[in-house]
Amino acid sequence: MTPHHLDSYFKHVDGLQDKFIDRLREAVAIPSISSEDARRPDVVKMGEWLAAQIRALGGTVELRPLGRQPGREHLDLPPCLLGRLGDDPTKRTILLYGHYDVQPAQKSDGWATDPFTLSIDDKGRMFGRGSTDDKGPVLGWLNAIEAHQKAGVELPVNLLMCFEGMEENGSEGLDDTIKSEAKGFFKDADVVCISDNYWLGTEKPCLTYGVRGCNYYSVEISGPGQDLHSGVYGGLAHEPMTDLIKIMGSLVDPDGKILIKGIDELVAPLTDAEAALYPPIAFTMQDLHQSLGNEVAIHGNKNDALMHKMRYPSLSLHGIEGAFYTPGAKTVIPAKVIGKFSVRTVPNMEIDDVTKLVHKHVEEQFAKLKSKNKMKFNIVHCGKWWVENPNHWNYTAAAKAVERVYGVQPDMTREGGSIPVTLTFQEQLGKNVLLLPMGSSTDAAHSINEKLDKRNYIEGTKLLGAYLHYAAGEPTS
Ligand SMILES: C[C@H](N)C(=O)N[C@@H](Cc1c[nH]cn1)C(=O)O
Ligand SMILES: [Zn+2]
Ligand SMILES: [Zn+2]
Repeated sequence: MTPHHLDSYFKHVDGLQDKFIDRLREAVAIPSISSEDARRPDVVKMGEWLAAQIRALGGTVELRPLGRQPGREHLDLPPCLLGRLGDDPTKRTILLYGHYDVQPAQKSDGWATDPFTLSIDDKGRMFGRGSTDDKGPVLGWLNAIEAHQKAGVELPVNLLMCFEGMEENGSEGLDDTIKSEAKGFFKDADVVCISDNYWLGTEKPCLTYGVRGCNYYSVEISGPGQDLHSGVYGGLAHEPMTDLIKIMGSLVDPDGKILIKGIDELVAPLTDAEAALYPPIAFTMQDLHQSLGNEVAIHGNKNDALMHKMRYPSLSLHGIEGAFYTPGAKTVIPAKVIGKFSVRTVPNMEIDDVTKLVHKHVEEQFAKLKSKNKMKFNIVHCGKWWVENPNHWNYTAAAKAVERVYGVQPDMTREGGSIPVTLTFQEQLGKNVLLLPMGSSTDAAHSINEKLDKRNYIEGTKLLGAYLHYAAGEPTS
């Protein structure tokens, strides 16, 4: 590979950008929300659309059924897309992972534009659900393949692809496929590359060598046989919502401190060597405030903020099913409410140890209430944290690609979010896993007005393609 070849590839990426944006527009228009039963056909449609795109680029694709969704047996899990492009035994093989499902979104949540219509403003911000998480990055790989083909530049590696449709729901069903195919479909993979997280700020790219885990729970409180009139029955009955609010309020304090006994003891102590990793990272409190959308940071300095994102656990309260939440003043006592919360876990927290402590805490808190209602504690899904060795050629290749495209050395980060399969790939395939993000800290993944900047999409496509060349091990002077 000569610089000339990469230059030609880059030029074709620039020339094809309108087509690449149209590709993203088509993808965003399919509301592939994995957590909503009614949207399951759209998730399947999205997998089929992606398969057709890959086949049109010359790849072979299988949409592998994953069976019924555990606990919701009336639903089929969306298929896992297993794709391949290239079969040259003299080339390295890179396994790409991404997801084609998205978080829920409704215009009424507060979106400025329709979430499933890609809307581009005069700053080049491309708004739409899934634009940054994770449709833009997944399409970045397809764009890279297409720009190579149009430039007449041979792909320097074989590609394996694993794109799933349940990532936003704990990657249900995927672990078994990875285990059973570790010596089958995945056997040729030399390394794994995933583009599904974000830079720390808006200017400097990063390589990511860890994610936090996510243990997701629900607490169901029920009692009255039906919803009640609060004037007629208020003060006469134990109210499920009152019980639930007490329990939810006992989990975490407003400073983010987890109030469950024993959790802190599970966290790996901070060593001097690790503490020294945070100060050199290019990140400011201003970056944080910009991505938060307001000055609501808990921690007053950059290093504490970084550590609480990357290496300490957190507990977040997500919502209450069954609660009265629409505008107006309905005087109802809800008969059954389900509170949802999750713990982001870090080394050395084991899934089952955390669950035992959380369950015990919830039972104790409920017992203290002496309520006549019923309480049910449920595990919704759990995925463990992952940390990788960044001193591997996979990371060196990505760092060179960042330098080539962006002219800077990337920061080395750990992601606060979770990608459950990172650990499964590492353990089952025994291969190095790299996270190579495309989007920036202001993209608002999972939030209203999610976006991907045109610059990140197009330069990110260049980055993914350049990474393949450096990962191929070719001379790159
Ligand atoms: C970082 C990645 N793009 C992402 O958003 N992951 C989700 C995955 C998830 C959902 N439930 C549990 N894990 C996340 O971190 O919330
Ligand atoms: Zn994602
Ligand atoms: Zn996500």
